[in-house]
Amino acid sequence: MDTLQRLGIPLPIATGALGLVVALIAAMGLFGRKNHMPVEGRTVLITGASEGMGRSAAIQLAAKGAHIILVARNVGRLEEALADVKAAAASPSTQRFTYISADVSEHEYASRVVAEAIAWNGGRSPDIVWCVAGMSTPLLWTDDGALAAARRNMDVNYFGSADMSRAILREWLDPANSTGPGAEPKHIIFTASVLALFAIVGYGPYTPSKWALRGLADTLAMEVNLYPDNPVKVHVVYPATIVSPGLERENKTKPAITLELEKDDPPETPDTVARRAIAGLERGEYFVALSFLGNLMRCGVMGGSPRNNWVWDTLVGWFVPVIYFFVLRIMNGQVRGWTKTHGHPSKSAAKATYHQEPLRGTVSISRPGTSMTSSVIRSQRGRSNKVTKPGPPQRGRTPRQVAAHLAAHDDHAHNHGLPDDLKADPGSVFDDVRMGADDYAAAAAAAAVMDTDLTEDAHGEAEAEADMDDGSGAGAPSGMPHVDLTAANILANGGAGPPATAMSQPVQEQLQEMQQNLAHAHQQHQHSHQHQHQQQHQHQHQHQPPAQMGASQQMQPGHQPMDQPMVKTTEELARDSGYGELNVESALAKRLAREPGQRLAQQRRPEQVLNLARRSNVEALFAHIAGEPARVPCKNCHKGHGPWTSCIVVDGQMCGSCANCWFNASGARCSFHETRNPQAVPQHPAILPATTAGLASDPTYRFAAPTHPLLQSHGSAMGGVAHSGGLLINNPLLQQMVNRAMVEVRAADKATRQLIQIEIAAKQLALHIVECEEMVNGQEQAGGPVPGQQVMGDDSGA
Ligand SMILES: NC(=O)C1=CN([C@@H]2O[C@H](COP(=O)(O)OP(=O)(O)OC[C@H]3O[C@@H](n4cnc5c(N)ncnc54)[C@H](OP(=O)(O)O)[C@@H]3O)[C@@H](O)[C@H]2O)C=CC1
Ligand SMILES: CCCCCCCCCCCCCCCC(=O)[C@@H](N)CO
Repeated sequence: MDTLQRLGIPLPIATGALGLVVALIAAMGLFGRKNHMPVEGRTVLITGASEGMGRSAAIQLAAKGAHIILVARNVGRLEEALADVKAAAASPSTQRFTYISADVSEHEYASRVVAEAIAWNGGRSPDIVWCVAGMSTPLLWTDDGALAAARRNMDVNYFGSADMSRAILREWLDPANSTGPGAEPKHIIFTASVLALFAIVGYGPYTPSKWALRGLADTLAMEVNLYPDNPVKVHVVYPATIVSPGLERENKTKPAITLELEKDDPPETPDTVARRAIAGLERGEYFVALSFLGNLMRCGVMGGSPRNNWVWDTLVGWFVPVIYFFVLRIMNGQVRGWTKTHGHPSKSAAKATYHQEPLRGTVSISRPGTSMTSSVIRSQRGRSNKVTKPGPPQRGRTPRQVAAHLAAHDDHAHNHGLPDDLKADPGSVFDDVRMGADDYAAAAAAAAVMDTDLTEDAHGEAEAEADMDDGSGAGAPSGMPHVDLTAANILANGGAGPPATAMSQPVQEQLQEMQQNLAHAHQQHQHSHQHQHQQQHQHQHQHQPPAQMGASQQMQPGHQPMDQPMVKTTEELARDSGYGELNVESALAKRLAREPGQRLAQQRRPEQVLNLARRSNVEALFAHIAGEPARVPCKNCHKGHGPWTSCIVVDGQMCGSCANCWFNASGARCSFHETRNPQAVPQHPAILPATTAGLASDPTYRFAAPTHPLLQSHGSAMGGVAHSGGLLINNPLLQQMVNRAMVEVRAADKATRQLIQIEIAAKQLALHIVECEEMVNGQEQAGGPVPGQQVMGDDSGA
């Protein structure tokens, strides 16, 4: 009192101020923490519960004592998730769990699902329904396919949840199911995204579907007040970036600028996101944001929506525009800057990517790594970053070519689980993007059969039946042997070939054995090859994937690289690698195109058609051909991800990522970002082409590199011992590669399509080695320069 009087503050004002503070604290929920969503003994139905956040939520709610009904399409993954959920149960003897397979994008799927859930639950409807199932197809709005993608996103994200909410509300709000106003309320929970609070470029097809959920939720939050005897609470959860299988999928179509803008948004694991969401629901929040930033965004858009806390949300809401003033300036600056440095955004890149989405779901999938319990790990294991897809009709292989290829490999369809309905009617897979053309559908279906990436990614926009009962058996990509042809690459254009006499004994033996194996394999598959050759002759002038190159072109005399002029630019080598008709648009691509190429691009899955309509993918291809092998492969390459067989970097380019990770994903997930140190392999000068071994760090030299490495004579860096023998084959890296190839060739199942891949790839390796040997021998006899050795001193790089 004394103090107040001395300060001259009248008592009523002081009391008022104190009251306000108490009210504020109370309003902030610091007193009396009640659990507004108890789940113990209650039944929770979760859509999208087999993976990502939905799965984590199911596990956590099971641990809190809930009975759980999981909903998703793929039965195999539902069963895995169910096992994980069961394992997490607080009281395994009393809690019950089940799953229902359903596609939430199917018209009025929800009434069936709710009916099945009620039947399973002894005639009682679930008490809590959480709509998590969702997808995202980020594209620029003017990209091809963006509108179809938008419809698909709307069907899954909005209508999938809208339908479910309606089906369950018709149960809950039925007068026959009145519980009285005092009863524990039911909960309908929608899952939106922070993008429904703050939109950024590149999510045009997705963001509106999540904003739509807000509109519906606001409507329902008012509408449920019509039914006081049937208390229902509505909620919307707003996650930011979740490191989930879904994120990995969406990153395949994500524009580079989008990746750039969201890279500072800290990604969270599905477990963390689910935990925070559940905590918010237990606090009784209507809009549940999961982070500080998310809460700022939430408070920035409240409009006429119910507040979690009127005082707090309003105060924060006043402040948020100040942040946005700066955030928008910065972001728009970034966007403008992007075009300045990268040029006009490619408009065509997306077409291929989106139209393939529904297709992916129609091939059976296999899931390696099923023992992993973390969905994050699972996603990394089970779904690669590989971004190879059947091309659109106009680019790469035409539909007819692919269909022809399928005909040539008819047996593969049987071996690789193309669903019967798809075999019978391939066109059906395109129903939901309204792709009429039979040949394209058939072709794309054919490509899907050949494409193990698609197989493993099949989960995408699936027709549930197609995915079902697939287990995790045949075609498991991580188990699929493939020969790393890095050595062949190097030998093809950048290194020296050893005479057989100089080979170390084990390698020699291995090579012999390999040749025998290959000869054997070749006999076995001669028939199909002949067939294939016929097909290919018809399309020889078109873009061919490298596999066919290996099988046909390279085996024809006169087409061998060695017969061609020795100095090849990156662009020429790209063509030699089987990539025709490239749009060289970006500055980086233009520059790399002119540089001397160092290797052929060898695809891990030779039959796949890469989307080279996307400009950054052309950059990746060129970088792969022109760059240097990383000292240690990035994690993705190490795991066998990415389109090409080796981890290649170009100093100071592609934001430090490797070429594989730059492809389609613009390097977002390249582990080189962790080390910021994607170094090439100067410790292996023998296998590095002369032009780059010494001068990699000096771009001017690289541009000026005068001759093909194979033609250059040896330099001081080789210590003058530039003897052809042992130069390469004693190199441990090369030995390791050959060893690995041998192991993989041995392990291959000869009856499968995978053998053909291996056969082709390994033959290329053998071809390159033999060709280099022959050339080295020939040149030595003629007193010519020895390949793989350097003209210029290379003190600078090694
Ligand atoms: N990942 C992210 O960065 C963000 C995601 N979100 C949203 O959060 C939610 C969860 O995302 P995330 O953890 O990434 O999930 P995932 O994409 O990893 O998993 C999606 C789940 O939904 C199921 N699903 C997908 N499509 C359908 C369909 N048509 N019918 C039935 N089930 C389907 C999937 O199973 P199956 O394929 O077998 O059907 C799977 O169980 C989604 O709504 C997403 O939009 C929000 C913000 C960020
Ligand atoms: C006051 C506000 C400050 C604003 C800062 C903005 C920072 C940008 C965050 C962008 C995050 C994008 C997450 C996308 C999540 C998602 O839904 C997709 N992955 C689709 O699945």
